Amino acid sequence: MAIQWFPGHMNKARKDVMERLKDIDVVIEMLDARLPASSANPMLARMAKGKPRLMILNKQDLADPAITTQWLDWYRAKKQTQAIGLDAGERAPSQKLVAACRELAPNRGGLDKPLRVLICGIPNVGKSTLINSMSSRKIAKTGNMPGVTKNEQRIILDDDVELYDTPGMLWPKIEVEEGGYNLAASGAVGRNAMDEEEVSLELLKYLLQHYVPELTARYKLDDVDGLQDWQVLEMIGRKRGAMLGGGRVNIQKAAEIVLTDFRDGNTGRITLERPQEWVVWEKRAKELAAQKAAAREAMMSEKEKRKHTSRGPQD
Ligand SMILES: Nc1nc2c(ncn2[C@@H]2O[C@H](COP(=O)(O)OP(=O)(O)OP(=O)(O)O)[C@@H](O)[C@H]2O)c(=O)[nH]1
Repeated sequence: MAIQWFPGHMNKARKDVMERLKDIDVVIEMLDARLPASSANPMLARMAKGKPRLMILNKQDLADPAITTQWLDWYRAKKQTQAIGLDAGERAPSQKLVAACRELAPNRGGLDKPLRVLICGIPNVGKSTLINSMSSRKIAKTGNMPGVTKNEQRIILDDDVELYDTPGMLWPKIEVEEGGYNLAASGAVGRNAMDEEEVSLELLKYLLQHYVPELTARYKLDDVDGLQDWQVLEMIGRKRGAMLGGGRVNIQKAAEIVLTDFRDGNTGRITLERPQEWVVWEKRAKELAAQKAAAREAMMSEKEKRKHTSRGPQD
């Protein structure tokens, strides 16, 4: 079963963001460096069309540095978008942000026309942490700028650079199955929308493909060559003493261990998607969606035909 997670209020969030975008010079989209593609929001890309965009690959301290470099290059080359890696807790993230934003909108700034930056990102990606780590700077409640709710934050990053928090929440529509699992593994999906055992098995499958040394080191496993994800999950359960009566492994507990370790960075610096992989997954998801749509259409026209035949000729 693929992950389905699409909380409500999306239309309101979309309208709020559209309104806010009118006064914005640069749009920052904050992504999770461990899953840059699935933590992105294609709707935001469409809404912010024409505006300079900066992608922040956050939580880079948890991600595989070599793959973060691949993603940064990919964004710059393929999407022609400025991209930087960041750890939201680092001491002076605003310097990096301001420099990147100024580069993107060189004609803005100055006392009479501040450079206005909007920061967006899915829940749990690290927006609050970033904003808090910049809070030694002046944080002001927004004034009466059109489209800006009074209780939303405006952060003065520099004399003439203002950062605005997203109004509402934008959530990506999960179209790529692997992306859904990656969002779930990262902890961005509500617990009741996922099956932890299934998500941990998908995670282990990926680790077996790309991160065997990290996996074996973390759980002191001797050899996982040729093993399936579920066999490794059982081994982990045994190693960690997650047992039920009768010598059976408590799979739910083992799954939780695997997920928590990944989320906390205990398994190592791991990234769950690579640019080239994502292109393949996305293509397959589109083909699958097209096949489903065609099958649905065929079924509908078959139904129509039957309805028509059962009514008999009209005259
Ligand atoms: N290791 C690491 N953890 C981070 C980083 N940024 C944020 N976190 C952690 O990620 C979790 C979520 O961060 P938040 O700042 O609350 O995320 P948010 O985007 O504001 O989440 P919402 O309030 O749900 O929208 C927290 O436990 C943070 O400590 C980072 O760069 N590195």
